[in-house]
Amino acid sequence: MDFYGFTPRSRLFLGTAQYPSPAVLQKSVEAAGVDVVTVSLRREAGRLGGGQDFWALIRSLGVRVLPNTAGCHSVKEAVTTAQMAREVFGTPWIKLEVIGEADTLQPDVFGLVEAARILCAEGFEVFPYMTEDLVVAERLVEAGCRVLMPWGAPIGTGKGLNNPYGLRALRAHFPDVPLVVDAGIGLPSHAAAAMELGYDAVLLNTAVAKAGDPAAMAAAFARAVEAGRLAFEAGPMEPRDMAAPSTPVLGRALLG
Ligand SMILES: CC(=O)[C@@H](O)[C@H](O)COP(=O)(O)O
Repeated sequence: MDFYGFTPRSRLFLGTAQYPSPAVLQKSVEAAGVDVVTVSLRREAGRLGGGQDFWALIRSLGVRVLPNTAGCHSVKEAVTTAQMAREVFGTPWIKLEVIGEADTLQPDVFGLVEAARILCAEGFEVFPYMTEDLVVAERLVEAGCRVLMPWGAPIGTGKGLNNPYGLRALRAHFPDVPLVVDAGIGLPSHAAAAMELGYDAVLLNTAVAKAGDPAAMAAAFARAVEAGRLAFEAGPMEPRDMAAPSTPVLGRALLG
């Protein structure tokens, strides 16, 4: 599995927003053992001092940065933010979010495909935050995306995998495209479930940042992602409707 030529050791990608303090963010990244963190350029650029301390902290983590266009609601905004991110972080990677609806933060898939086409043509390596729609996925691949990131559930809800059927179909349809479940993960068991479906990685933020003990939760997620992957590779049994004794009885016990 590689993401535009980069093979991370950890299949967990972590967001960097909403932590109680920079120190807790740092401890969480270390506890998770992640190689990739995502950073919102718009959110951080708006902070006092242009977020310089924040950038310095992120750089000091020694991990690969996946800048994102969180908070962008139009193609123009997302493209401009991506161009700024490339300047700031010196990376062609961009997690592309074009939000289409305020209540669910659902991606505007039409704008997403348009923005992806523009950015891929400009040499960006695009990680599109999308719904699990197969047709949208096809269009994004045609646009030049070599990674797809369907949502598990709306951002920040912690609901887990809203549509396992759709996620399974996407996996089956794109066996060779790296797939990452992004957003809506609330518990380590949700992350494990995504990995058991054969997803290549999981990206999450709120579930760790808002946990009572973010660093401990980050460690729990790291283990769940590893366990889910291991289970997928081990080849899970097929579920069945009829009971089947797991300890077949040979002969009869002689009583009395
Ligand atoms: C940080 C980031 O990129 C989020 O937009 C992402 O989608 C994670 O969502 P959760 O906060 O629901 O994990």
